[in-house]
Amino acid sequence: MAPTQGPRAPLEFGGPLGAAALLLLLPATMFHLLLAARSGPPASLPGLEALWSPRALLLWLAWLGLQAALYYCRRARRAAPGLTLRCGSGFQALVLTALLVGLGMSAGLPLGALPEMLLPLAFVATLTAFIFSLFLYMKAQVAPVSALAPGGNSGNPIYDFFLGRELNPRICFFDFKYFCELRPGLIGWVCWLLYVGDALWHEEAILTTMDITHDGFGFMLAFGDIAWVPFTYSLQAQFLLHHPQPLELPMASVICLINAIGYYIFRGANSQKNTFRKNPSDPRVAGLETISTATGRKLLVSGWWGMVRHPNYLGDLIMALAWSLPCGVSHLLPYFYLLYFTALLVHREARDERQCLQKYGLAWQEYCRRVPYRIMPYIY
Ligand SMILES: NC(=O)C1=CN([C@@H]2O[C@H](COP(=O)(O)OP(=O)(O)OC[C@H]3O[C@@H](n4cnc5c(N)ncnc54)[C@H](OP(=O)(O)O)[C@@H]3O)[C@@H](O)[C@H]2O)C=CC1
Ligand SMILES: CC(C)CCC[C@@H](C)[C@H]1CC=C2C3=C(CC[C@@]21C)[C@@]1(C)CC[C@H](O)C[C@@H]1CC3
Repeated sequence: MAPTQGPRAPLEFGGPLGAAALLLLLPATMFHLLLAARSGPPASLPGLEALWSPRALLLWLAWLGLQAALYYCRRARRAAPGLTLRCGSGFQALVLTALLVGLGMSAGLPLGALPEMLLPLAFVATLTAFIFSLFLYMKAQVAPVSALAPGGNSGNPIYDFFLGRELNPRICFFDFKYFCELRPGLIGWVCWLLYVGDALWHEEAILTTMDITHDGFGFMLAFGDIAWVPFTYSLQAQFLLHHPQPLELPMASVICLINAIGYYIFRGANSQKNTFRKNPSDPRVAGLETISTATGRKLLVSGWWGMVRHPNYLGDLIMALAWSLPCGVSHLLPYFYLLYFTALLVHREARDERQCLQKYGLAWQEYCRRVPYRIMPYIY
């Protein structure tokens, strides 16, 4: 039995009170947005008959089963130093899923009914997230202390349930966090194909994110991955389904250009850092200026990472704007993603800065002095 307290870190997300509020607020916000996208702000709470559907449950379980099977099969892959993941690649899973869905449709699978099932699907996804997080919480009771995350082991059950106690919970070689972060939710959010395809093509980059290396796996990520991402990140597409908007070619071209600029910055910055972290002598990054740190790792201070301290966030936000613009400017709802994402990235950037200051100390301070802006040059 693991002790209730593992490695300690300062409380985040407003501590136990904040975690309790988010446990209720996140699902409530998701259902509010789903209802508002189809017929405006809901006047009352939906009844159980609108939320519960055995067909939606079956469809959801089939989806999870398919993604788990695609993840489970195939070869052992050396994914990062010291970490071996046995799974089919995420991009292969995306392509196979598309083929299977296409085959299903030509065999008469009524996929046109899917938009009508969004509410009950979101409901079973939320139930799954709660039950799964409970399982993860219990599993952490018997995990060794070395397997616990620094963040989610305060001893307060609500806070720890929300943040997650175990860092990378696995059964045999099935890694729950890695699976959830990239497969059922992300592939379910395929309306932004370029972004989802890009994440799955570069899936190994996920292994160095704070979600995998620092945060435990609890309700926040379980709900975020399997419910929040597919059902709220697709809000613009849901909005357009119920409120079609005219889009002339010149405006469509401007939007495509904004998206292309965002993607260029996002991919350029992420690839530059990933290449540098894998092999600093790679000719594509060898000429960039760096700062040495006491850990032996270096920090880039020129190229994308010399422009602002989070150029990848800037590109991501520009793309988020491009995804909302096709919905016009008559409603605020399609801009929810842009607003939420700005708040998420500002908060995430602050968390990352704290962790980097801890890791790199004086070298990080020097980096902040040389590159004073965080996300947006001359503004923030
Ligand atoms: N759509 C969504 O909901 C979300 C999307 N994202 C996207 O995912 C991607 C990954 O984001 P995220 O994991 O937050 O963070 P980053 O990819 O920005 O990684 C931050 C880490 O990079 C390293 N680093 C920072 N500065 C430098 C530098 N100058 N030189 C070299 N290494 C540096 C540090 O780690 P170390 O030194 O240990 O390598 C730091 O901890 C981003 O593109 C982001 O926009 C993220 C969250 C949500
Ligand atoms: C519900 C809460 C408010 C917060 C939940 C956060 C999660 C939805 C996100 C945390 C980090 C994420 C990342 C991605 C998707 C969203 C979550 C899971 C990506 C996989 C998106 C594609 C990028 O290329 C990589 C991202 C890594 C982090």
